[in-house]
Amino acid sequence: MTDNTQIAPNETDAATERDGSIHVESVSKVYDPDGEHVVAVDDVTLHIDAGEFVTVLGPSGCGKSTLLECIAGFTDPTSGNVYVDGEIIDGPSAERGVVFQSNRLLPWMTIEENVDIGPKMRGAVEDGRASQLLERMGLEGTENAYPSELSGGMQQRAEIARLLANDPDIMLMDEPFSALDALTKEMLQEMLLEVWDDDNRTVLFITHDVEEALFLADRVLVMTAGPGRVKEIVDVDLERPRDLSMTTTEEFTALKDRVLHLIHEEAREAME
Ligand SMILES: Nc1ncnc2c1ncn2[C@@H]1O[C@H](COP(=O)(O)OP(=O)(O)OP(=O)(O)O)[C@@H](O)[C@H]1O
Repeated sequence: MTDNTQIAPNETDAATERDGSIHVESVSKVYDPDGEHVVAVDDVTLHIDAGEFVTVLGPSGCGKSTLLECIAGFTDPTSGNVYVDGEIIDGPSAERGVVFQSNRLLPWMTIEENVDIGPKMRGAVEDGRASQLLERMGLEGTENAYPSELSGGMQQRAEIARLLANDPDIMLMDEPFSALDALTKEMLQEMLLEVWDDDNRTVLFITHDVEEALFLADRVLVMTAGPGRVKEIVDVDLERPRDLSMTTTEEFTALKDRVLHLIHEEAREAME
């Protein structure tokens, strides 16, 4: 276990040198619906190096999505700041792509048109680029389909292709695979790791699934039950590249036991 100090970024194929470091400095977020004063995130400080893959686990309602929204720039922290590559953020940006549990594909557009939305807004559509990205996500031939004609897993892959079309340095993923069946989820986890391995983007990935958190991450941030604070940050020193067979190894099982212990401890404390 470590505290929240930084560690070296992944040392996989560094063909593409990218920016994308995230620094969360003493961020708190208080919601005040009808004077209720809900502290969603409480004084979180966290540094993520460019190219690092960090997953976030914690009890329901502990502020994981709120933390991600602060980093995405969708909401302002009540206090504290989020820095990307040393600059305070002041709103959303194409450099920070976001994927949610339910995709935001526009149902009246074809898959290709959906993937091209970002480039089109920037006036930078490249012929064939959407097809390339779709092929990369195993979706060749779906260009002219509409989102409703694709399965849930295919829609999430198209959503990731759409995000990649903006070439963001940072991918913020809020339970992107949690609505999918187990096999589809595993396939997407491996696909995401391949994309990450190739591109060196920074990933912050929220999940409720301990195995998913460990399989993907360089580090796992475990949050406390609300108000959300950093409970512990667990280093995942497992070899890369990874495939799902490693989830049965002793090393993986030991890490899983440690993280489950932290989560159960938190759940018990929250109930007392
Ligand atoms: N826009 C909002 N207005 C008021 N309260 C909010 C708002 N968004 C979140 N909250 C509250 O803040 C707390 C943290 O919510 P958040 O969605 O960030 O948690 P979470 O850990 O992502 O939950 P889950 O795992 O269930 O998705 C909860 O008490 C929630 O009700």
